[in-house]
Amino acid sequence: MQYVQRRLHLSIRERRRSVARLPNRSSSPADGSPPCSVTPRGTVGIGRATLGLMAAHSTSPTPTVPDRVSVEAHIQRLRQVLDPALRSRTTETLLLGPPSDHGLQRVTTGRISAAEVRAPLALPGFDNSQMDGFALRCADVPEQEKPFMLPLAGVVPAGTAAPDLPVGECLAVMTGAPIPNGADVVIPVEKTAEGFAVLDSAAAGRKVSIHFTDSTGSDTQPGKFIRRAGSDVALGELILRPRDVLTAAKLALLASCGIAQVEVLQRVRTLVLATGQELRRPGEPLGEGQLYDANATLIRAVCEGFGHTVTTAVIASDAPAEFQSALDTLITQHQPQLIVTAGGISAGAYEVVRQALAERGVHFGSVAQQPGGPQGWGVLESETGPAALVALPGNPVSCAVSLETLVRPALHGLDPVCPPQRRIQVTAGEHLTSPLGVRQFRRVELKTQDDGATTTALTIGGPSSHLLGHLARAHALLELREDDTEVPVGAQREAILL
Ligand SMILES: Nc1nc2c(c(=O)[nH]1)N[C@H]1C(S)=C(S)[C@@H](COP(=O)(O)OP(=O)(O)OC[C@H]3O[C@@H](n4cnc5c(N)ncnc54)[C@H](O)[C@@H]3O)O[C@H]1N2
Ligand code: MOO
Repeated sequence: MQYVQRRLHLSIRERRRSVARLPNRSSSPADGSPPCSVTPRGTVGIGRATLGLMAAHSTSPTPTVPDRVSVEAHIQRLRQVLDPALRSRTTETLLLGPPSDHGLQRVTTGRISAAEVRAPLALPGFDNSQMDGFALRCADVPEQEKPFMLPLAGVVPAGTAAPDLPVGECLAVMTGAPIPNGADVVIPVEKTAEGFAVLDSAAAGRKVSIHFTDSTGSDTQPGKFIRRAGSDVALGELILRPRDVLTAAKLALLASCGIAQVEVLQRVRTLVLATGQELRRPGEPLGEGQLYDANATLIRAVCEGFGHTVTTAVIASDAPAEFQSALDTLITQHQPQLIVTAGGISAGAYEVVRQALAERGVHFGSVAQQPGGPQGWGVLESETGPAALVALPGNPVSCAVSLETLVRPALHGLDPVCPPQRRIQVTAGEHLTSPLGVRQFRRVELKTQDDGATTTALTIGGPSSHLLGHLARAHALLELREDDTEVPVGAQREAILL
């Protein structure tokens, strides 16, 4: 995790002093010292970054909550910004076989195919036995003799070339061994009196016959227990399409066809930025008024579950210029297709993400859901291509809920690797209230009744979006609809499994 915190080292006493000096915002440095680059909350700032921050304050209207859009409408907005960014991914070649000298990485499940693949050989590649047994010609079985007997001409192990079957005789064949030329049926070893015990005698040069115990004639049907060449996959058949998710079975199929390399889409590269000058990284000392960053860890974990390669950074500054410069450096370094920020987007005086990105074409608005009302979305163009920007609210529960209710559905529609939301029907275990016009997601634990048919949802804590401890204990998010002002005990609702 990277950490950007250049403002830092302002003591609490200095902060208190500077709060008292607030009215002097536009004053110039009196001591001729170089301009300080970042303005912390509640301090007098001087210099370029400070002026930028003040300009943002003076030109932007007093923050108001604009009209809220529905959850579904916001998912569509996210798709519009995600689509060009995800499409800009290039492809890479990965290995199916043993590691090569070319330094190629081995392919893993969950990657997305980038090209069409046709079978370069048929599967099975040759007619072979489905059973350990004896191959023979149906026409050699005496019409009236049931059971019957045939002399043994030899043994065919797997991995050898198909021998010719002498007329009137049989050959022992192992599962997967090629069907001898002329044979048209395999009879399993269990259907013989001698079994494979006679193979040693045959190997020693003694003449051996096999007694087939079939008394009905059902064992000697042409083709029985023969796996025909091409019966699974025909030569030239389409075995992989672009955008197919590589499952274990698909990888095994490619390997079966002798394909050593596969062309896949790059993983989505995601840059996660936790913002707010109050943040410290876990493991660091905590000053007064500071708290440990939860969102970088949260978003990383969720986005890795989406199949992304994730880089995280904490930008512990509320100065837009500081944020811009850290963001641009990180974009150049990591070339992300997706940037997820957390915090700094609502109605405060120091909303660093909103102030820094509104002028770069990122939109900010409100979604009719709670937690997770404030949202930002846009595309940042750079030399490295388009990056979708998704700005999430800073409260950790708002952040987590937004990822489940907005980001996951938007990504799932565009990226087959991203797993969909998992929804189940539940019964409200208590009377609940919810604000009109807002879709509320409540943290719940689920109890399945002994009959297994009913799952009851019981809330853990209230709806406030700082209650991360409650979220960590929850099994699901209970969805209360926009018109759900009162939800009686026993009402049926949907819940999103966490
Ligand atoms: N006057 C209004 N105030 C607020 C409104 C509003 O509409 N009018 N919306 C509220 C809602 S709803 C939310 S959600 C938050 C979202 O605010 P921001 O996205 O600007 O987030 P911050 O102010 O930066 O932080 C909110 C809260 O979360 C803590 N935080 C932030 N980042 C982290 C992190 N990485 N790890 C742990 N905790 C974090 C931060 O310290 C704040 O306590 O705004 C409401 N206010
Ligand atoms: O919408 Mo905020 O995300 O409730 O707490």
